Amino acid sequence: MRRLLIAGNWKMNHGPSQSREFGRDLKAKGLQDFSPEILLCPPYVSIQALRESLEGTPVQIGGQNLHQEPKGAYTGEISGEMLKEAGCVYVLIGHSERRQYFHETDDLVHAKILRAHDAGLIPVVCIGETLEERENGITKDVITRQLKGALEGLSPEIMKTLVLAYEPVWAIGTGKTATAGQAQEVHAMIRKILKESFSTEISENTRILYGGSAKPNNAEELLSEADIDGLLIGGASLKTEDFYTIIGIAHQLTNKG
Ligand SMILES: O=C[C@H](O)COP(=O)(O)O
Repeated sequence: MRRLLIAGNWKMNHGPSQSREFGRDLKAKGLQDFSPEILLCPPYVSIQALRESLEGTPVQIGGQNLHQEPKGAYTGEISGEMLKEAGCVYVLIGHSERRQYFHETDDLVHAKILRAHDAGLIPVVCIGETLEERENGITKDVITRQLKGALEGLSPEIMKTLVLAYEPVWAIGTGKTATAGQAQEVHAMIRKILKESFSTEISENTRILYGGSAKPNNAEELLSEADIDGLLIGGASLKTEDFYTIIGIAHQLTNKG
């Protein structure tokens, strides 16, 4: 049974005071009885404020990135161990903005997954094609390459906890959501690749989130698809009301698998 995961990626938004305010507002709405797993990934400097303001709630905190080494002379970088110590449970890896602006490759994504695991964090590995790639009909090739590059050789132990997020680059922050059907098609393809590369068990148990202009008005349709096990939400996770509404929708739909 795959438990739905509703995750917010705040990207470079919400400093400590705004994060604290968000946390207080969300806590005040009451989250205890919700069935989906809830995750928020704030900027590093806001982790503590958000974590403290959500104390006593089931909301988990994640990092947006980590360095592939455990420590050392890497100015401006953050290690998995530091995220863990700060209270993070998850970490995003290979988000398309990291791939696009910071030239992260599939090999680097693979190294970061290993590092996250060693640091005791659960990786949320992001993959997805660009508009050009989709229009050229190579979505399947791109997804296959990204999956193999990131996951090949990973132990079943890592694969058992790892989460995938399919985020078509053309749908991120553009207001253009992939239709539920388009998303489902790629999610089913990812599950097939997991089965061929690992096992039926891993394919059936791995959670695959959808990300890209997910909002309160399309969450139900997306989450109703058989292979969509949650959402990785950017813009709509910045507003307490929108994020809370989406968690409520996921709660109504419960688990998959
Ligand atoms: O990580 C989140 C995604 O990039 C989606 O962002 P968005 O919901 O603003 O399109």
